Amino acid sequence: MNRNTLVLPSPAKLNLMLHILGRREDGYHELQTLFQFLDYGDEMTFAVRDDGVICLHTEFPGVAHDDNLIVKAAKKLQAQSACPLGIDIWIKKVLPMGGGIGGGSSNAATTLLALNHLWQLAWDEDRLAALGLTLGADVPVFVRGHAAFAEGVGEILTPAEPEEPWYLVLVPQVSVSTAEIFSDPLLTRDSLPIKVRPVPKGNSRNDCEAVVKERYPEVRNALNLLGKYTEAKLTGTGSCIFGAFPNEADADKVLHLLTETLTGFVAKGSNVSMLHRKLQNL
Ligand SMILES: C[C@@](CO)(OP(=O)(O)O)[C@H](O)COP(=O)(O)OP(=O)(O)OC[C@H]1O[C@@H](n2ccc(N)nc2=O)[C@H](O)[C@@H]1O
Ligand SMILES: Nc1ncnc2c1ncn2[C@@H]1O[C@H](COP(=O)(O)OP(=O)(O)O)[C@@H](O)[C@H]1O
Repeated sequence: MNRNTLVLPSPAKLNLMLHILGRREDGYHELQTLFQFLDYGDEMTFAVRDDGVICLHTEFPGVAHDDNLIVKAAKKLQAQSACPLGIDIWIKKVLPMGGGIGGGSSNAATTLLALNHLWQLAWDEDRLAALGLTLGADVPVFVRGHAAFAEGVGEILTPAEPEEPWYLVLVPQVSVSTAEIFSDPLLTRDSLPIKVRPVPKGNSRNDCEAVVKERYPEVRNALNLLGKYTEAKLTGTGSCIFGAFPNEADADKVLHLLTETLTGFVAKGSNVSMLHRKLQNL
């Protein structure tokens, strides 16, 4: 592989808890959430072009080329850095879309970090995270690459060190729109702010869960099934459900028991994203 090409992972995240404190005037919600990464995700390949063209070669069903967060991230970085170079991008997409495991945001962050490296921009993490926030509320945590307690709309990050168990993640075959859940009148928006750090045990609920369960029977079913083996929770606004296990074998065992009716995967929780572990070794 030459200096102008890079292959990088684009990991998933989980929201280990998610509390909604209120709604701002612009419609966005004030949150408190704990992000952790999974050692599981997409694989992205980048190759520099001299002609300034930005081209994503992999087609996404239902997402036009220029609407893809990968392309949006590349174009914004190119414009703001006045870089004359372009990029060819390919992706092996593994992460479900609209699953609450942050695939789109992660792809955008991997793109920003890859291009910063290949185009030799030398932007610092703060600047990349600020650009990332203009693409989506979850992009900054993927840019920074460390598990974090997030506040505001998700952009005020404090590094965190939750336990790193193995997770079984169930993927109900529905895509949940984040905007739809946040605009539901039945969503509770009155959780009291947690002021103690680290977040005390017993605060692991996800305030979106009741509304998502009501709207999506597939999600309710997955929560009930996994809940027979371990505490089962929704990540983000869903649709994915996860539960923690002490080791990989125990998580695999339950996955096999459930695969007749559901799809899912097993992955290790990680406080340093696999993207950053790879970047450190370049
Ligand atoms: C709530 C989380 C938790 O991780 O859900 P998931 O998307 O991962 O499920 C995220 O912060 C989502 O982040 P992201 O998916 O990047 O959201 P954005 O594109 O910025 O926003 C999508 C829409 O959700 C609503 N939204 C999003 C974030 C927020 N704090 N308050 C909101 O009300 C807004 O209506 C916005 O138009
Ligand atoms: N590179 C991308 N990967 C996934 N989804 C993308 C991407 N670019 C744009 N999108 C759009 O963003 C939506 C949310 O995607 P995603 O980030 O995977 O979900 P979530 O925020 O629920 O984890 C998708 O349904 C899709 O329309």
